[in-house]
Amino acid sequence: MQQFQQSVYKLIVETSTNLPADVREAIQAAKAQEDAGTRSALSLSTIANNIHMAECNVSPICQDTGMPTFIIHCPVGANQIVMKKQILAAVAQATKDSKLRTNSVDSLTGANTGDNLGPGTPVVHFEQWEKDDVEVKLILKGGGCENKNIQYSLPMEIEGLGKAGRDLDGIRKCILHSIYQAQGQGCSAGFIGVGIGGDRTTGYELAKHQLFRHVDDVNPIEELRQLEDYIMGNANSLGIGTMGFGGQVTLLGCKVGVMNRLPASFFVSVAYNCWAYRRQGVLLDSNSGDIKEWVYRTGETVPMNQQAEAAASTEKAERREVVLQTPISEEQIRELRVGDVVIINGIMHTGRDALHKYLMDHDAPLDLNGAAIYHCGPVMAKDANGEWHVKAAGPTTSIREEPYQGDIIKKFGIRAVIGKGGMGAKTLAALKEHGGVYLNAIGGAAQYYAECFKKVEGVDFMEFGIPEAMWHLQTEGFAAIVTMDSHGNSLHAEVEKDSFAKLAQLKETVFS
Ligand SMILES: O=C(O)C[C@H](O)C(=O)O
Ligand code: SF4
Repeated sequence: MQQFQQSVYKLIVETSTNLPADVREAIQAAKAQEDAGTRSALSLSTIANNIHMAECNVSPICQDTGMPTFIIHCPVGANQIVMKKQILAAVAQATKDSKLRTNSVDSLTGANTGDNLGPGTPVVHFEQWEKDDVEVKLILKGGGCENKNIQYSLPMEIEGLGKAGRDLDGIRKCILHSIYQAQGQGCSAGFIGVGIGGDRTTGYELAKHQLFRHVDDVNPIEELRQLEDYIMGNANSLGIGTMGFGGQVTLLGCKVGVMNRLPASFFVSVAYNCWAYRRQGVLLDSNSGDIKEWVYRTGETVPMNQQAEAAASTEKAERREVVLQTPISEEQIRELRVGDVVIINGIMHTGRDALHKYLMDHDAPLDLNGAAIYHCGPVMAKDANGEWHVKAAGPTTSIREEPYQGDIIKKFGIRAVIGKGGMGAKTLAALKEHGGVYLNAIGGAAQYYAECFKKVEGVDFMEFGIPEAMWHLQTEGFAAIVTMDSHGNSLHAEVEKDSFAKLAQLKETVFS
């Protein structure tokens, strides 16, 4: 198996940079369903464009390259110890080459290992099979959508849907609720894998395994086929839309699996995957380790570029665009309203979990009056001259900063907070009081945004690790949508309220 390590490396690069054909087709179908000119349609063109850029640049589709999870099937006698070592080496190499972000963090100290290796990372599962070849499958599922996974324990009362019993209709309610509770925070429109039964651990595992199914396959179990069809036919009525902007398409795929349970337990586990549904696999010759075939049709058979260009040109005319240069004044902010598209030029600072916690009781390393803070943990690369370059830089889920954001806006005079998924009431009140705005960027569009960062002016807090450091970035043409303004309006609050009302309409029993 001389080529095994190299083949795993190729698999990692392909998975991170080239979205497979079945996922692309689902995104194209969503694009066709959305009304032209809406925020969701605009976001889907940016997403399509980003998929195309990632393929061309051979760079991560999304900066969060997730928890690398490998499932290996090998013939009896294959040396799993050697294979595991080579998988770890391939992961470290792909990280060094900026195909994966440094994503392995010590849970007690916060230290980033820098090579994606550490206790529990990556995840590697082996299973023997009776074939001669070796199959290696990989999923790169990011943290934002992982945070939206949810597990239900039946029977229970589900908000909006009432009693959910230990039957198919109870399961139906769990699944609908799981989509509702994710809102746009897991970068909708998403794909869900559902595991019925098992214990808490195997239930989630089963759910995640469903994400390895092909988007267009048909469930061999008749009840589950009906359930999947029902969910696909009804989830979009929630109106959450791309990134939670409201729209026709909220769900791109639903796959349900079942296993036995204990008499006392009845779990329904849901693994929520963002649109950046990165999973691929290879079949390897077990003598040479060479790739014989890809498990999922590779991306280039479904080009994304024409779609993106055509859509962008029709939509441009229909939205109000405001160009802002940092530092931004209160007056400029007060003019903005939910729905406006803002283009930012000038310096932008990244900051996420570690920085927000730090700033609560420390000074900032530089003047943040009028500043734009970007919730982002980029993939960065240093060139031979020691200069940093942004390789992938989409937004991260902002709600995690809710406990801090309002105070920090006021303490430092920040005017624009950029992220995704929206923020809560405390931040909304601070935006109103101080004169600030929340801008929703398109989650996962890491290549699209990386191109807006023309120069890295500096970095603070490298001790937090690359994703958590505060990067100071010279920015040109960074586009995002105002979803929370300084007048107390929040698109997120509205969509959540509307989708809850729509969820409640699906209360009636369907499977009896
Ligand atoms: O960690 C990130 O960069 C993003 C994360 O996957 C998120 O969706 O919040
Ligand atoms: S930022 Fe969005 S697209 Fe990227 S991993 Fe997180 S949820 Fe997925």
